[in-house]
Amino acid sequence: MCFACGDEQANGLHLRVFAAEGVAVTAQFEVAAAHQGAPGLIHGGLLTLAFDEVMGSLQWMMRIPAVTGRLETDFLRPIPLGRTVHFAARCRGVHGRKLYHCAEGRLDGPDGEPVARASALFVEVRLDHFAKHGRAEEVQAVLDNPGDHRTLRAFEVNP
Ligand SMILES: CCCCCCCCCC(=O)SCCNC(=O)CCNC(=O)[C@H](O)C(C)(C)COP(=O)(O)OP(=O)(O)OC[C@H]1O[C@@H](n2cnc3c(N)ncnc32)[C@H](O)[C@@H]1OP(=O)(O)O
Repeated sequence: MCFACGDEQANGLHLRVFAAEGVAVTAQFEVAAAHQGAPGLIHGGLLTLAFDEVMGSLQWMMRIPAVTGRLETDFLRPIPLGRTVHFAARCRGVHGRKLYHCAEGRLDGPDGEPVARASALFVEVRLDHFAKHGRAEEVQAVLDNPGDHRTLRAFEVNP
């Protein structure tokens, strides 16, 4: 039921994230009418959400459970509805429990015009962070069907 990647969310971003070379991922999403902020343009908060999800996906590759501590977005160009944003994110470094990530978004293709950049600090947590702070029924649903988590499946790659 994740708003950024869940299929069940009618107006969600439906982000698909793929492993890239190194500790890096790529992703894309089509900006729908439901994602509007200013007339005809993406809502900036939803773009930040997309960055949060894409950079957060790196933790699955690193096998380190972590949550967003800080996230900064640079909005470089307006992004019209109906266009596709292509993301690339990578881990810049790890220091203790702190994971430093960066990402960029480009319009309509991986080599398209750069439209946004972001950097984030994720902080490693114990798995009981989610059980302790999350609502019991959603936590139980994940425990009952761990394979349903899309991001976990996204990194099943063939050598
Ligand atoms: C199993 C399924 C998993 C699915 C995960 C999907 C994740 C998707 C991404 C998200 O959106 S997560 C949701 C949004 N984030 C949160 O809800 C996090 C809420 N904040 C917290 O829970 C705590 O503040 C946090 C765990 C981030 C830190 O609290 P702690 O008490 O564990 O750690 P502490 O405060 O001691 O900080 C550890 C280090 O990080 C640093 N730090 C923490 N927050 C910071 C911050 N905001 N800015 C800069 N540094 C920060 C802190 O200074 C320190 O540095 P040092 O090790 O050098 O001393």
